[in-house]
Amino acid sequence: MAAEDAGRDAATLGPAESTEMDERSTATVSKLMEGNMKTDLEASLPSGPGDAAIQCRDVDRSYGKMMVLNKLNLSVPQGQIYGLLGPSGCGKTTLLKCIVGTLKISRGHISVLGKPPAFPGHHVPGRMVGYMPQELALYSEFTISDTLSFFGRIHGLTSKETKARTDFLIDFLDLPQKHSLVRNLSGGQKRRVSLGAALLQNPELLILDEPTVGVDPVLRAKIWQHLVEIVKTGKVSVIITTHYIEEARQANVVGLMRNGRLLAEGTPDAVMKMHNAATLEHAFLHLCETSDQMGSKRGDSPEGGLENSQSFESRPDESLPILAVGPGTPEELPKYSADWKVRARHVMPKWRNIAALMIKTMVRMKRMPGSLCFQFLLPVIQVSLICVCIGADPKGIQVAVVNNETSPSSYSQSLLSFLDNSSVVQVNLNHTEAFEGIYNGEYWGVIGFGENFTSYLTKRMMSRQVSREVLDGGSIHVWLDLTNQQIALMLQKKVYEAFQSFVDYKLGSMSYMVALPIKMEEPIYGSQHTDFSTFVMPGAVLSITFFLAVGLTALSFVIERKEGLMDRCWVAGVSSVETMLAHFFSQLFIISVQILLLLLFILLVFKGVTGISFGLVISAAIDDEQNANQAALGIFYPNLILSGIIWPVECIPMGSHADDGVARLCGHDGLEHLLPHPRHRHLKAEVVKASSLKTSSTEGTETTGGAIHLCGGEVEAAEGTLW
Ligand SMILES: Nc1ncnc2c1ncn2[C@@H]1O[C@H](COP(=O)(O)OP(=O)(O)OP(=O)(O)O)[C@@H](O)[C@H]1O
Repeated sequence: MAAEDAGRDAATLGPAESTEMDERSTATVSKLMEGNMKTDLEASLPSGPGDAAIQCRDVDRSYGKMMVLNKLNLSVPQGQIYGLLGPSGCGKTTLLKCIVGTLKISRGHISVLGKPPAFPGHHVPGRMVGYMPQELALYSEFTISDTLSFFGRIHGLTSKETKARTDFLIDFLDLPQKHSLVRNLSGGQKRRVSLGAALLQNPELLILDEPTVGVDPVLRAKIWQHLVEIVKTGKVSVIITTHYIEEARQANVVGLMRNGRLLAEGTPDAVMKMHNAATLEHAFLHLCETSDQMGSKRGDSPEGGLENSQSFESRPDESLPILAVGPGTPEELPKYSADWKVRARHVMPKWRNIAALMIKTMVRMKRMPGSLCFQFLLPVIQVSLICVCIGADPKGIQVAVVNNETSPSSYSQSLLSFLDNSSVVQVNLNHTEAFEGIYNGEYWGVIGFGENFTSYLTKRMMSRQVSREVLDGGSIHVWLDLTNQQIALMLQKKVYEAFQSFVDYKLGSMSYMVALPIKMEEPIYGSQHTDFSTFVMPGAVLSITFFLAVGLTALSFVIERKEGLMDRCWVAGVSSVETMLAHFFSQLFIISVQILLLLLFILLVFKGVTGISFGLVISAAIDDEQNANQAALGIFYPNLILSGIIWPVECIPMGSHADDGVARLCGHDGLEHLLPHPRHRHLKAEVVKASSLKTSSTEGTETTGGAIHLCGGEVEAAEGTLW
């Protein structure tokens, strides 16, 4: 196997190395060496690294523990076509990705057009390289002309240049009308568009990963003819992979790869001649057999896959190509350097690329009306659903009424008439039926009045001291089904409101005698009857826009990555920062329209709005597709909970003390239980003196001072009595 190394090295290395290699090769597979081979190869291959468009030296690349490229040496001569051949899975695509700089090598050295890929200031990736990946890597919503314009913008071509190239490529590649949508093209036509995108800017290096798959023989021949023509100038080099081994005879050099290593490299004729084969395919088979025999002699399994090729690692001499122009010695590696200005320019995002990516997003959106509706109308639909379905008072709640008073002028009848009939449906029943009904789930509550309710209540109101029987008989008894808290709370509220209206009606200015000493004043913000939808709306707007942004970002990245589009853009010179920025700006635009529509809709249709989302920036910042997906799932509940939709954020424990802006009670006369929880942020008052409250209900003169006035968000004491 290493015999040809000797030949190769003799041409490129110094005398000392050459002798060493000769000894190594003779010891291993001298029978592979044909006497005149060396001369043939030397004649057709470049003489040193300076002439090579691509130089790979001892390149290793692994995916996890699996070594895909193993001490690979390869040299693509300047101005020639290099056919990279090998069975499926041998690592060709991986090698090409390393060459264009989208994959990093684990070890070794690669030089492309004079510098390592992605070296600051180097246009690989960039306009010097045209890359056609194995996947189609085309935006299916684009037309042919959109596709070429997009890559033209990235490569900095003027629209005139792009148009001229588009016309040429459409004609040359026998493509349909330039306004045809990519998604409507046949498989072969799509591949040709993909090839056109790689040829667009007349790159100095063309990297084509199986460009002829699915292309008919006539066009295949035409493509090869074109490649042969463009390399004639000596300025363009091509590396091409193909499964049609025979078509690679048109290449100037072929490299035969197996198990992550190059088995041979040379002109097609030389390779065939060396193996006494009539075709390249036979030569390749022969080479594989020879390599397997050598492997089995060493005890390696030939079909052992890439993992087994690692066993060759301990024999560096045997991992070198059988035939080839070899790399120079490590000392010959040029030193690359770039000053800080070049480095800074290299990392700075280019507006040209960002604009190209943003135009791409807009064109795609325009071409996908379904997705456009999804993006802009879905938030409106979701918010409408929340407005319609969440927060309204329940209607038609069946409540059993057990009224043991029969007189129509009784207080109980009067009180029941104040009960809100739109929410509460009263069903008059006897005691047994009512309790059977509530146990069977037919009623949400039972309201009961004793037969002496009217007289006992009057007594209660008039006397200073009453018996327990009077107290009990003069009370409204309510049994609730508390399995649904919202309904139970609503029922409690309705009964209290009915009682308040009843005493106001019956007692007028004397109603203070039986009313609770708490007066709900006109709220500072909102209204007395603010519904839950108003409260939930800001949180809903926030979470809906947030989730859509996260979801769409994740989706677009996943799709672009899966279809190879992201790789293609990177090879064209787009950086990840530019991709993120373009996405950020596009999403910002989309979110702005979404919010505008949401606000207009809420204002015009539901007439209520309060806050706007903070989370938009965060959603745009999560840009890695996997993280975005996980974040979309992981953030869902925390966001729902933290947005306060389910329960007020004020209930979240903040720390040991509810200090700023929180009511502190001084604890006089057992008042604490009357006031809301001290953590309630809206309560800003300090009750410092409250003793007069005790006498307020019995001495009418202190009525106002004896009530705690709650104004929506603040506790205040009226007329100085409490202060
Ligand atoms: N992202 C990845 N993660 C893990 N393994 C990978 C990844 N990409 C490729 N591989 C593995 O690396 C090996 C080489 O893959 P590669 O795509 O380079 O082969 P190939 O020679 O181009 O094959 P084909 O001709 O079928 O395209 C394969 O075994 C493949 O499963």
